[in-house]
Amino acid sequence: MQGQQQAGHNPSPACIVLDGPIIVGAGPSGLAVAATLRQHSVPFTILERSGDIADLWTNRTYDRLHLHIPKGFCELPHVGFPPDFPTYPTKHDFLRYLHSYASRFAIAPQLGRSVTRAWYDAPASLWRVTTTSAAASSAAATEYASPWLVVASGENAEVVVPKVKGRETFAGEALHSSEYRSGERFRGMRVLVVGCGNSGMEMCLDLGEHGAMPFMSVRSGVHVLPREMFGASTFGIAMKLLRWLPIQMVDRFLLLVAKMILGDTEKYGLKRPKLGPLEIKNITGKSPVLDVGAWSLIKSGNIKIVPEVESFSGNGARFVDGNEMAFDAVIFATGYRSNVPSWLQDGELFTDNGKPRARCPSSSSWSGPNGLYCVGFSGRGLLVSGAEALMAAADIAGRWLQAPISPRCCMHALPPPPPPPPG
Ligand SMILES: Cc1cc2nc3c(=O)[nH]c(=O)nc-3n(C[C@H](O)[C@H](O)[C@H](O)COP(=O)(O)OP(=O)(O)OC[C@H]3O[C@@H](n4cnc5c(N)ncnc54)[C@H](O)[C@@H]3O)c2cc1C
Ligand SMILES: NC(=O)C1=CN([C@@H]2O[C@H](COP(=O)(O)OP(=O)(O)OC[C@H]3O[C@@H](n4cnc5c(N)ncnc54)[C@H](OP(=O)(O)O)[C@@H]3O)[C@@H](O)[C@H]2O)C=CC1
Ligand SMILES: O=C(O)C(=O)Cc1c[nH]c2ccccc12
Repeated sequence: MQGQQQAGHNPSPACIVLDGPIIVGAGPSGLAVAATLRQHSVPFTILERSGDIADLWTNRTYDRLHLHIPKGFCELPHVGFPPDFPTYPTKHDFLRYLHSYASRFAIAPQLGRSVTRAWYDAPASLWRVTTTSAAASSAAATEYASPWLVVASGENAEVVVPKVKGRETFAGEALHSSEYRSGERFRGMRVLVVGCGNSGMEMCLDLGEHGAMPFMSVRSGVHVLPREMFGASTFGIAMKLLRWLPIQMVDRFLLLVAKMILGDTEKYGLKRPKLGPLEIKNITGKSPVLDVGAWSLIKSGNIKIVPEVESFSGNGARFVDGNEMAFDAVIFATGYRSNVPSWLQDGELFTDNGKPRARCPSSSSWSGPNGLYCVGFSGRGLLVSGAEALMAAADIAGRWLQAPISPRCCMHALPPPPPPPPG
């Protein structure tokens, strides 16, 4: 494939020095970087741990998922959604779009390649990236090297499941929201959903609609907003108002209208955070819930709000208020984290819990330290990831044009890596 580097057939251990950047992850962010590099005629290699592109959307989301902000805010650079897509495309629509995007830009990632380590080899001025392969035939580690490394492995790479006392003693089924597909098989069951983010809320709705009895455990509360107000998307209205008004004022407006439409959510056990919905998203990354129907089931009592779980027992849970209840199943809708700290030996760009310290590479420039870039960690959705991809790819293209090197296979040509740091 023209411009797309292939790993070639190298006996292991091998180190393949690449002419263009290495991109970790073939989700929307990685694809957007690749498409833009393609437009700049810069070759690239994408390393993707799963067997296909967009693993989150393909394998780790529930059936009824739609984009919950309008399609115009979720398009990747260069190609819009087809005009016949609904305002809130389904996950299947979105996946169709991503596959056609990948083929349009001839993006063929190295699939089944999980990045386990990346470090900067200063004497060689190269990022050295170790991958393991899921395929039994190529179980050996392969090493890739490039002057540029783009981290696009996502904010949702690993699941977060809290260590609650007695969790392993619970006899019913326990799963994370990424493993939930539909409420179908929970019909007639008492299901505890831990967490009240967008996943927890929509799973409760789905369970309720499939004849299960959903209970939603709430720890610190959340902002619930109607997905639409005055016939337009709440998100779109907020983005327009932000052009003219300070964020606190937009938040006050959103909360006023939310109260008019939904009533007082606190009366039903959903405490609102002190910071407003947009401000808290900006500062902490905590997403407001854009309601797609759960709220009316909460009001009608078909979804019951319960407090934070204190411990689990064989047949149920004890809550922090001392009450105990029996459940048939527990779903942890407790969110995600990135996995970058487990493989990127950098220490500068990311905190230990996997969030970038500042906009990557820095607040003033897209020239990362030593050619390191990260895309898709803003906590502000697909549109911002796309904008980051444009900037990162343009920056890399400028550097690539100045210092092209030819791809070569360098078995043992580079010195062996230093041992990983203790711990
Ligand atoms: C249920 C759900 C719904 C969402 N809905 C929206 C929405 O409507 N609008 C919106 O803007 N955002 C939404 N988001 C946010 C989501 O982050 C983005 O939609 C989008 O998936 C981000 O793309 P990404 O490429 O940055 O990350 P991801 O989609 O997570 O892609 C990262 C890729 O990197 C791969 N990877 C991870 N670690 C490694 C490794 N070590 N080695 C190799 N490959 C690796 C993964 O397998 C994955 O394919 C949603 C998130 C969730 C969980
Ligand atoms: N249709 C769409 O577009 C959808 C979009 N999304 C997006 O995906 C991302 C992830 O969403 P989601 O999966 O809901 O995760 P979130 O991180 O948004 O929510 C996690 C929830 O779990 C709770 N929680 C976490 N740890 C614990 C704990 N130890 N004990 C009790 N409760 C805990 C949190 O409570 P606390 O606040 O107290 O920490 C919070 O209520 C978000 O950006 C979201 O907007 C998700 C679903 C659908
Ligand atoms: O689903 C998410 O959390 C998103 O990333 C989309 C998004 C970005 N900024 C927001 C502000 C309010 C609600 C959703 C989002």
